[in-house]
Amino acid sequence: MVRQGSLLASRHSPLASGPGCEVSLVPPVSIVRPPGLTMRWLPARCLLRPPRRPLAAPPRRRSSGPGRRWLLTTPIFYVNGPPHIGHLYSALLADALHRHRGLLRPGPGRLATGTDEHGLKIQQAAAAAGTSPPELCAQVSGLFRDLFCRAAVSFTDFIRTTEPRHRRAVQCFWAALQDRGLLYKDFYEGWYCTPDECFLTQAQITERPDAQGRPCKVSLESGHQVHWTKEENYMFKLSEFQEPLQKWLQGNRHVISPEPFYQVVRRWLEEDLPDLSVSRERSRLQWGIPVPGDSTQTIYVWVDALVNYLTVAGYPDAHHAWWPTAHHVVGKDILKFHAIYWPALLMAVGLDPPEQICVHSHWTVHGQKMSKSLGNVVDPVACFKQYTVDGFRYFLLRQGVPERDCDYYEEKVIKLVNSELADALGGLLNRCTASSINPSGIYPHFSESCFRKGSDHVDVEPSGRALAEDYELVASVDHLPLQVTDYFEHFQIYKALESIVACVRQTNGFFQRHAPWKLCRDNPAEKCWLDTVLHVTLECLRIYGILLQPVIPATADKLLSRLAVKPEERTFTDLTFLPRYHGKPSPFEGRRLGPDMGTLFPRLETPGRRRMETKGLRP
Ligand SMILES: Nc1ncnc2c1ncn2[C@@H]1O[C@H](COP(=O)(O)OP(=O)(O)OP(=O)(O)O)[C@@H](O)[C@H]1O
Repeated sequence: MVRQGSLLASRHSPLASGPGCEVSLVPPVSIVRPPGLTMRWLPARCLLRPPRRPLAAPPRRRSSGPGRRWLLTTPIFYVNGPPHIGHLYSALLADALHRHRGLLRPGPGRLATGTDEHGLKIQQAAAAAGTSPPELCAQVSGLFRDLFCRAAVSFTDFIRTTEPRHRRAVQCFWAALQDRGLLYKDFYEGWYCTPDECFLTQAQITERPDAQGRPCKVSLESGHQVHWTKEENYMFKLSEFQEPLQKWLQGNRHVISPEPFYQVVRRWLEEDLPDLSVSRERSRLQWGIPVPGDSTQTIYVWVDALVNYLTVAGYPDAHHAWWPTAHHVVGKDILKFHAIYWPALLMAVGLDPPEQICVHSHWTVHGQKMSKSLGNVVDPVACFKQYTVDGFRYFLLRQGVPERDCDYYEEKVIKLVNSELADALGGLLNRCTASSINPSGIYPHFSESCFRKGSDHVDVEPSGRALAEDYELVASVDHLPLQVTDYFEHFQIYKALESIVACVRQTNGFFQRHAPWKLCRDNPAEKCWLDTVLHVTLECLRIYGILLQPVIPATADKLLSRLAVKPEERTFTDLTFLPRYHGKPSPFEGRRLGPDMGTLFPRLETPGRRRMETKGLRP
């Protein structure tokens, strides 16, 4: 009997660039079930079994609110090569969301990351390197961990799929699927790409000459050779979950963001949803978790990898406090795994799907996805050395737009970071705290008579010195925290940064307009206005410092310390802007500013300029 089934797609997914049109499900390939084959239901030697629940679309849950738990996750990263800036980008997005939530509400919240360590590629890479898979995994996993520590990613959990706790969770998960009758054994036949560990359809392969000039079939996407393969696998009854998945998405628009990716998944679910191959023959894949009770099969690496989120939550014993508070940050290349297979697998074992899936696009090099396999990668550690940790964090989060791919090049980093961090933000702090302009070194007083309260400048008494644009500034900064939070909640961190920068520029305009360096301190009226201009500027900077903590934690700390804002005064409950303007006392007025008068953010130099200077040439 020949059936149609689906396969877990490659790690090299068909998503090339931009959401929407280029995203497609891997079409089905044929499965041959030999006559007389009986399905074997093998007793799983596994452990705890979660309670049975009927297949149904789970209730919709709110993704935010005061005092709610969250379990933010990055993808776990495959250890077939050292990390590049694409991996760092995923981790930074999750880190910024996690930090932002921590400032917004007490939590409790967690941020989990880690490494995906099983599979044929690792088995082969270890053999080629003359080492063992465990040694190779430990080494590369360490590189990811070190990178995230260096990048100030505030992870609370780091999971490795080779850990015993994970093996137990995966085997228990498998047993739960089997108990519910959702797995069956079947024969698969198709083009198999060993390096990519997946079957490919006819449409995904092409013919190219090999090294000897003989024609051979290769994967269109990765270029790796494929072989016609027939093997017996376990299949997951994914097709039974088409309707529950559709219901889950209906009326739950924010579960996948940004919106274009939600639409992509909805379109996928309108197509045929065939069953899924979820194991590989052990004779081909030994470096993986064995199927419980069947020594001939290894659990497919993607099922193994996805269950990591449950392992972190404490599955199978103690996950109830943390599941389903999961918010997954993933690259669009693995959207299908997270938005279709993973929710279906969860529903299958009676668990709710994740609360939210935040999807981002790719960093590209000359239009091509940066990837370990292609080798066109940029080393994040070298970037930290060149642009500083905060400079590079800022660049990736400010420049990366989840809906669109972004081409990476060095000049862009230098230009953006210099203009926004060194000049606009750092320059403003420097100007308003300079001893020439604020010799006493204190947070100056605000004068209501100079800056009269009024929602409209037309109402302002002639004695006030504030201008229409100054009231616009106050309105913008007043509104900024809400705007920033809204952007974060909608996974548009780049827009949050854009609006902060717009306010920083507005503040520079305010400072420039009133030229406090021209005001005379010896004249009481002038001094009153001078102090007010400085007070307003410092208040603006205080708000920017608090809001920037999730993105540039070290620089924000430096800025807030210079403004004498204590660590316990840096949460989002401290975001009341310019309380004196609103007739309330300010805890900062009259406080001595912090002692560190150094540059907030040093200007970066272009490599060309550095080289010329080294040779004694004038740029
Ligand atoms: N170029 C990229 N831009 C943005 N994110 C990326 C990029 N490459 C990888 N990621 C992130 O890392 C996750 C895992 O990627 P993976 O380990 O497959 O990286 P890769 O370099 O594409 O590896 P390979 O070449 O082996 O497929 C992605 O889902 C995504 O979250």
